[in-house]
Amino acid sequence: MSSGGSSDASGSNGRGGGDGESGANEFDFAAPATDQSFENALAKARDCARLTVDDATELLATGTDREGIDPVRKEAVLEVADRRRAEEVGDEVTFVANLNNNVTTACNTGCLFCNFKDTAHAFEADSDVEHAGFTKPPAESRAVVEDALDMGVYEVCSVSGLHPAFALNEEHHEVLAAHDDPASEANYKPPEAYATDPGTYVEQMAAMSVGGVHLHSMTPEEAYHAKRGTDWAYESVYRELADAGLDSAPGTAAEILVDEVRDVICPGKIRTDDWVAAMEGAAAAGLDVTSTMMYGHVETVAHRAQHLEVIRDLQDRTGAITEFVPLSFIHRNTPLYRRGVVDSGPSRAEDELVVAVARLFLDNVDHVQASWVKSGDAHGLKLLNCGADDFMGTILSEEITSRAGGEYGEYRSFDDYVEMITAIGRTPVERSTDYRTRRRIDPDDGPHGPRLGPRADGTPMLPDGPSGGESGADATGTPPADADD
Ligand SMILES: C[S@@+](CC[C@H](N)C(=O)[O-])C[C@H]1O[C@@H](n2cnc3c(N)ncnc32)[C@H](O)[C@@H]1O
Ligand SMILES: Nc1c(NC[C@H](O)[C@H](O)[C@H](O)CO)[nH]c(=O)[nH]c1=O
Ligand SMILES: N[C@@H](Cc1ccc(O)cc1)C(=O)O
Ligand code: SF4
Repeated sequence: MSSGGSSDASGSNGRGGGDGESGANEFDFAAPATDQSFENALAKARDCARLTVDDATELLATGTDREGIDPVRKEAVLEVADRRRAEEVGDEVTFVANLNNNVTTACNTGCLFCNFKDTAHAFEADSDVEHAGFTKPPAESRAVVEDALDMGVYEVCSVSGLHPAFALNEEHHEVLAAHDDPASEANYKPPEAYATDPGTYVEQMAAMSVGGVHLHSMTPEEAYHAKRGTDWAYESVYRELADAGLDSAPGTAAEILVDEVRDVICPGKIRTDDWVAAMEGAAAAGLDVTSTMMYGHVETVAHRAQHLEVIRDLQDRTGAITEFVPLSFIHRNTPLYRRGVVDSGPSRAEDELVVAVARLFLDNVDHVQASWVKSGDAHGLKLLNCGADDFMGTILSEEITSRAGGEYGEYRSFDDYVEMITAIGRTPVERSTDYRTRRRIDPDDGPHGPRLGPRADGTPMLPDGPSGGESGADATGTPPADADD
């Protein structure tokens, strides 16, 4: 990174510089100097004063006055953030009984950090291109959610590729088909062109919203896709989706909310203003939203600080953000890495500082998530001592991180959660998606299972299954061939 260089901080910025086809990282410069000093910024954080972008830059860089992450200064930032976490939300660590059900991997947007997608052309009925992707028709989505409800799950998180045959509803299909050249003008091809029809977004929402489950879906990028080629407002699109069963929207597709970074890593995606407009539309439609930042690729610490300001401003206006989720960039199988634009993801020190500074800067967002998917168990637990208070969910199935080269599995049981959280001296708490319903878990009262789901009675989710473990398990809980449990 721009402040990288110490062994603790092999660094996200200032890495790369390879000779790949898309060229070297253009943000390959030292941490930009600010008008603030590290010590002042830390003092403001201690005093609970609202931090500026310059303050956040200083804290993320452990001072722009020196190269690399300073381990002593880093510990000071983490300590202030951990204390703030304890004051604001106490010692509880929450998690949710959820399932990822991603509908399709077909996508032509071409984000250079993403290995989740498969080029949509390969999905066409007359294509003989081999691919490992999938499209689930609405009935299949419903069956997956039904099975999960039986296990006690109460949240389904669904994020998908921008399949060219996806439309909001039948009217949207007609508008898209009326273009002179729908494929090039509106990224649209009719469902008949594909081996599997994904149905409409409304049909997918209705299919997944079954049995009282909370449906968390439709990122700003997906909402844009659901209104492309029209002048519909985000609010009306989200209202229609909510009428079909959508309960809240994931704030992914945020990446880094600074357009000069988006121009490099996701030129095909909506710009920052549009992302914010989509989130405001979701909030105006009465939905809760989450917020994310995918960091540790080409951006500088100053970009991270600017991103945090976009989120804080959005929350000041809407109050709709339930949590902030730092998404540590998984580099291994991605075009950014393969083309030599970056040579790693962020260091652990950077992960810790991002969590800590998010806790300190986002004074209006209650919850900061640590991700075992991105970081594994040990480092995920460490992040819970740097300002985070939520440890994600059971998820049962993971495709984004695993396809990018992540190696921490796809499932954590309630027993895993209780063991890990009590091991760091904190209180395990089962939560609803919106955090409003919470159940403290007595560690001595095992075995543990979800109780907040419509069909949950405390039975462990996969009674005979493996723990997710660092070695991983697949969506059905089947251990990998070399697992020993
Ligand atoms: C894969 S997309 C799916 C939803 C939709 N296509 C979109 O872009 O909003 C969801 C999010 O996954 C995250 N993601 C993708 N690839 C990643 C990677 N290699 N490392 C970390 N996060 C990644 C990005 O933040 C992205 O916005
Ligand atoms: N951080 C990751 C998540 N987080 C999503 C949450 O588990 C949950 O859906 C949200 O908190 C709303 O309650 N999900 C992933 O699949 N991968 C992550 O890295
Ligand atoms: N699915 C996203 C993470 C995510 C999903 C939903 C959220 O609300 C927040 C984060 C990923 O793995 O990268
Ligand atoms: S991040 Fe989303 S929009 Fe971008 S390529 Fe991946 S699936 Fe498509």
